[in-house]
Amino acid sequence: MISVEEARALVLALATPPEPEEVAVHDALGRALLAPAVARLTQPPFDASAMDGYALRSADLPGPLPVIGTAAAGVPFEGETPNGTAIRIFTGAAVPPGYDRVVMQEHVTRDGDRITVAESSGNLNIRLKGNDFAEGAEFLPARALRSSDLGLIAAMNVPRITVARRPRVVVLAGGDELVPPGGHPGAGQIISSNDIAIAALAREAGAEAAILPLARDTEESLRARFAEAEGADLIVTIGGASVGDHDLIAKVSGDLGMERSFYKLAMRPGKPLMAGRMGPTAMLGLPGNPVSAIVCGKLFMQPLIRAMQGLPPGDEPERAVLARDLPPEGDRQHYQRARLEKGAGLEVIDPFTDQDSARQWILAEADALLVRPARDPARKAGEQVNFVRL
Ligand SMILES: Nc1nc2c(c(=O)[nH]1)N[C@H]1C(S)=C(S)[C@@H](COP(=O)(O)OP(=O)(O)OC[C@H]3O[C@@H](n4cnc5c(N)ncnc54)[C@H](O)[C@@H]3O)O[C@H]1N2
Ligand code: MOO
Repeated sequence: MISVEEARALVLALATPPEPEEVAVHDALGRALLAPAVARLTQPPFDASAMDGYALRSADLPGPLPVIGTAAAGVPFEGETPNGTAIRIFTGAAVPPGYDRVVMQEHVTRDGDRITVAESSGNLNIRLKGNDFAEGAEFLPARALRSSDLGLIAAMNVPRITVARRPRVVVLAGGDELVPPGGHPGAGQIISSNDIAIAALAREAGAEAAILPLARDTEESLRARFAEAEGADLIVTIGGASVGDHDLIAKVSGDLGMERSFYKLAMRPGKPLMAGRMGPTAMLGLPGNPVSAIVCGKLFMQPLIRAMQGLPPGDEPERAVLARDLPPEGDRQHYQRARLEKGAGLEVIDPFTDQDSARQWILAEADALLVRPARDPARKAGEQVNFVRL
């Protein structure tokens, strides 16, 4: 069986180059910029007051000084600014040439049209022209766009940007035991939940995700569903990946011409994961156990979806301190559901004692996946370990 690292490289190799599309900046949250946003103006476009108060010359402190006019945001003062004068000014207003300081109104006493400065700090309270960014500045972060990025791009006076088209992901879950949420499970049946979680993980990574109707445990049913997925960038199957008589995904995808990158890896949970390509469509076959499917979705599907948008794969491991002693690990890299707590320095990580890959409630209570390499020796409380944040 190949290692998690080898499998991850093979999965990332399935990514085709991102395709550009133009969108309005207000629709670009979470999208991947493909071409830099180029500032169409300098910000601030003029020296701007950072406070409500009075603009004046430092050399004229402390006054008294006559107040010869007013500047408000959007309404500049157009007159002359002789030595020994001040103007009333408000936050965001242009500071007229000549004045080099704004004194907060709280530090000024005013008597009619004259002010005297009672106290002036070292702060000039002027935002110099261009101190945020200059016209022509290029913004191209190597991550999905955050809300603050949208504000920045808008401030650059760039209304439309070029982002990666959202990868189209189709989620195909199946099994005779499954009925959709809200349904009425018969004898031996359960609710299908993995498709919901996997589609949500796909969307979280920037994809457009569709869930196909549940397939039955027959080759015909699976073939029909695969046909419905045509045109997708990525098809993600769930379940039927193992060795049981009803585990048909490997057989059916193989019959349909899937070029397999790998099938099975030294990972727990997630051993029966498969990956490959069916013509232009990448394929991931996730195991059916809910925690296995979700862990594989996070560790393999999300990085693949990000790579399809030209983004870094993400989920770099972090370090934490073990809360308890752990026995030696088996021959698969183990991703243990764990809780994180504040520590003196690094966070403290405490894995749950029950790591059954069907227990979704424990996954919901987990903050992290503690990463135990294959054949890791026994570990003592206080040792440092790797984890992936959930
Ligand atoms: N003889 C062996 N048996 C199993 C092995 C093995 O190596 N030898 N591996 C085990 C491991 S590890 C895993 S993981 C599972 C993976 O099995 P499949 O991918 O074939 O998944 P299924 O058998 O279809 O389902 C497993 C389990 O998950 C439930 N399930 C499936 N789909 C959904 C869904 N959409 N929503 C909620 N729950 C779902 C299903 O009912 C089963 O309980 O195989 C082990 N067996
Ligand atoms: O690997 Mo299975 O994925 O252990 O539950």
